[in-house]
Amino acid sequence: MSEQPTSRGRQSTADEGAKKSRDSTGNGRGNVVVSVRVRPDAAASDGGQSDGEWMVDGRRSLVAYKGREGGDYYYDNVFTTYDSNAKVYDSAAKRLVRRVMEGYHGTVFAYGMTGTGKTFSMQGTATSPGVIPLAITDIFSFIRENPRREFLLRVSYLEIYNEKIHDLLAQSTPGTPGSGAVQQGEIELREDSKRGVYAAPLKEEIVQSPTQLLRVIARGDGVRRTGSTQFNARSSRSHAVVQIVVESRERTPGNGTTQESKRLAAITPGGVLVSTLSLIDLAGSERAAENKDRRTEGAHINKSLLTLGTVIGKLSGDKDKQGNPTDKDGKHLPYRDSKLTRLLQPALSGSSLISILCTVQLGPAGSIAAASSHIVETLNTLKFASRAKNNIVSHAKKAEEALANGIGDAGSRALLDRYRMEIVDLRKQLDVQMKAKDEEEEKAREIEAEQRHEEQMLEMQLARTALKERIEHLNRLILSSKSLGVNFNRSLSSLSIKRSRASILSTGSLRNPRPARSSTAHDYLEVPPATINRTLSTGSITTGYLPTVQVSQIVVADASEDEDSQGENGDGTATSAAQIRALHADLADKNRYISTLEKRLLQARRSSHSRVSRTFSSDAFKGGLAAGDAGMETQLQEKDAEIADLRARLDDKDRMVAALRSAARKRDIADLAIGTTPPEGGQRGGGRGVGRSSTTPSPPQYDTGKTQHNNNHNSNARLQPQPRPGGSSTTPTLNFSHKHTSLAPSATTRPKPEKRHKSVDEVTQILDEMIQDKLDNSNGGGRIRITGEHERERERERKRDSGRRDEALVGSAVGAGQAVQGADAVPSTVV
Ligand SMILES: Nc1ncnc2c1ncn2[C@@H]1O[C@H](COP(=O)(O)OP(=O)(O)OP(=O)(O)O)[C@@H](O)[C@H]1O
Repeated sequence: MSEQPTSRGRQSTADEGAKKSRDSTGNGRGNVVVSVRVRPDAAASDGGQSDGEWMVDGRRSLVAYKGREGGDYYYDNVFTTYDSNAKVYDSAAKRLVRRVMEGYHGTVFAYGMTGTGKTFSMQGTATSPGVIPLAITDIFSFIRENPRREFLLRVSYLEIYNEKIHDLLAQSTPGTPGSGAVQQGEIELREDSKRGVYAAPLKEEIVQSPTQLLRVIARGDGVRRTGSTQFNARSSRSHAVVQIVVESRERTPGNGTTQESKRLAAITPGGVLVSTLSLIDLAGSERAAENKDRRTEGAHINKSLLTLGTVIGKLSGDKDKQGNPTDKDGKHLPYRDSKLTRLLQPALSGSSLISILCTVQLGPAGSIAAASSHIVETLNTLKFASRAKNNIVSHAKKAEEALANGIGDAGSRALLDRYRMEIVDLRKQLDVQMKAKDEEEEKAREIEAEQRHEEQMLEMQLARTALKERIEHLNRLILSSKSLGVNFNRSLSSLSIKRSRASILSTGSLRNPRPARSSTAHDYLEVPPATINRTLSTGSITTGYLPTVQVSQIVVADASEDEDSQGENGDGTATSAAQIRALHADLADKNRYISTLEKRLLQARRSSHSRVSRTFSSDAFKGGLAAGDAGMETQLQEKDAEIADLRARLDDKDRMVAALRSAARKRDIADLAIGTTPPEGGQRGGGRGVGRSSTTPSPPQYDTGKTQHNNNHNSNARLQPQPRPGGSSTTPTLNFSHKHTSLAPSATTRPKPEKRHKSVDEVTQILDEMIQDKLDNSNGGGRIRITGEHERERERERKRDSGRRDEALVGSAVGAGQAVQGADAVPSTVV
C-alpha cells in the first residue's frame, strides 16, 4: 500500500478509498483507528481550514496538501482546529476504552512533531480534559453501568527517557521541570508467555474512584521530564505510558446468589478478565536542537520514533512458524531496537486494539508551520499515520479467550482472583470466629438463664422462709395465748410470770403486790373485745421495761408447763404490769417481725421486678415466667394481707396496753391508799402487814370462764359477787368452789406472797366483832368491865381501832375487786 492513500488526482474517490482502506486491513470493526488532529495556529485567520497549500476536511476525514509531494490523505478521523478534546475522545478512543472494559487490550498513543498538541490531546486542560481523563471517567461509568460484574483497577505510570524506563509513581517528590526524577532501580522490559512484554519492577496502585486515578496520574505528570524547546516552552522530553489494568468478573455467575455460589465462583479459574489500557503520550520528533541536552534527548526521541515508524512500515501481518510477526519478506520486525517499540510490541503485533492520534500544525504562508522543514515533518507524520492505518493488523481477542488459549496473563496477574480467594479465606475465618462468638454468647445466655433461675429459686425460698416464719410465729402466738391465759371471751387468764420476790421487794416499787385480776376486773378495765381476741406473743424478757417494775424473767409456759405457771403474786395470776410488759414484749416482737417481713417483701419485689424486666426480653422464659409471676403475685398479695392484719393487731394491742396502763395506774393509786393505813393487825398476825398464816396453802387457780386453760381439770372456780351477810350487796365476796389446785405450786417450792389485803369476809367478820363488842358494852353484861379513867382510855382506844378498821374496810372493799384469795384454802386474813 502506498504511504499516500490517495492523491490529488484521485480525490474524487477519496471516500471510497478510505472505506476500501479500512476493509482491506480487516479493521472494519475498528480494531485499528488512525486519526489526525490539526492544531490551530494563532496566526491563522480562518481557523486553519485552508492554510495556503493545506486543506482539511473533517467531515470527509481528509487532509490534502497542494504543494510538492502533495496529495490527499484519508484517515478514520480528521479533527480540525475547531474540534474539542471531547470530540477527539469520543471519535478516536471511547469505543476502544469501552472494549477494554469488556476484556480487550487497548492502546492509544499520540504521535507528532513537538508542539503540535500531543500532550494537549492526551491530558487536556482543566476546562478541556483530554483522552486520559475522559477515558478514566468512561471506565467508571462503564463499571456503574454493569452492576453484575465486579472490577479491580490498578494503574502504573512510566516514562522512557533517553532509552531508560522510569517509574513515575515510585518517585515520592515531584521533580521540577527538567530536573529529572529521583533515580531508582533500573526497570527492565520482560516478556513471558502469559503477560507478554511488561516493565518490572513497576509500581501499581489500586484505584477505586476517578478522582483517585486522576490524582495518581497527575502525580506522575508532576515528575515527568519536560523541557523548553524551540517549538514548545514545556516540551515533553520522554515517552509517557499510563497503563490501567482492568480486572473484571461476573458478580453472580450462573444462578448463584448465595454465599456458597459466590465462593465457588471466586475459586473457579478463568472467570476473571484481565485487560490493559495503555495511554501513551510520545515525545515529539524534532530537529536537532542547539542545546546539548535537547540534542541528546532529541536523538533518543528521534531514534525511538524512527524505530516505531520502521516497525509499523514493515508490518505485514505475516508471522513465522513460532508465531512471531515478520515483514513481507519473512524477516523479524525490529521491536527490540527501542524500548518504545518493544513496549508497544503486543499492540503493534495485533493482540490489542489500537488507536493512533497524529497531531500536525498547519500554518499560513510566512508562519513557522509554513516553513519547508516544518512541512516535511508534517508530511512525515501524515505518512506515518497512513502506514499505521494500512499496515497494523489487529486480531485482538477478549482477554478471557486469550486466557483459554494460554496467551493471556490473567492466570498469574488476576488480583481479583487472589483478592477473592483471600476474601473467601477471611470470610471462613470470620465465620469460624462468628460461630465461636455465637457459641460463647449462647453459653453466656445459658449461664444467665441459670443465674436467673437460681435467683427465682432464691426468691421462692425466701418467700417460703417468710411464710414458714409466719406460720411458726402464729404457732408461737397460739401457745403463748394458752400460757398467758388470754381469754377469748374478753378476759385474761393468768400471765405466767416467775419473779423473784426479793427482786420485787428490792425495787421498793411494789410494796403491795397484787394478785392478777379476775374476770370481773377485766370487765372493769373495759378492754376492747378485739383486743381480747388477739393473741399474745411469747418470749423470755429480762429487761425492766417499766421503770417501776423490774421483771427478772417472764417464763412462757406451753401446755405442759401451765401447771407450773404462777403469777406475780404466787397464785398463778399476773399483775397488770406484768401483762403490760408481756404486751410490750409482744408488741416489740411483732414490730420486728413486721419489719423483717417488709424488708423481705421489698427485696422480693425488687428482685421480681428486675427479673421480670430482664426476662421479658427473652422468649425462652416466657412460659416459665407466667406461672412464676402468678405465684409471686399471689404471695405478695398474701403478704400484704398479713401485714395489714398484723398492723390491725398492733393497733388493738396498743389500745389494750393503754387500757392496762390506765388500770395499773388506778390500781397503784388504790394500793397507795391501802399502804398508808397503819398495819394494826401486824401485832396479832406476827408479820408486818401480812395477815397470812404460815400454813397458808397455795393460792387457788381460777377459771376465767371460757378460757380453755387447763381444761383437763374441773375448773369450776368462779369469781362471783355475793351479798355479804348483813352488809352491802355491792361488796364483792369471793366464792371459790373449785375442787382442784393442780396448777397451784406447792407450798414448799413457792414463795409465800405477802397478803396485805383484806377479803370481804374478813372485813365482814371484823365488823361483826365490833358490833358484838358494842352490844356487849351497851348491855353492861360485858365480860370485862372497865371503870373510871381506865375505862375511858379503853373507850378511846376502841374508837381509834374503829376508825382504823373503817379505813381498812374501805381499803379492803377497793382491793376486793382485785384481790383473789382462795376462800376455802386461805382463811380470812385479819389485819
Ligand atoms: N488543539 C489545540 N487547541 C489549542 N491549543 C493547543 C492545541 N494543541 C496544542 N495546543 C497548545 O500548543 C502548545 C503545545 O502543545 P503540546 O504541549 O500539547 O504539544 P506537544 O505535541 O505535546 O509538544 P511536545 O512534543 O514538545 O511535548 C500548548 O500550549 C498547547 O496548549
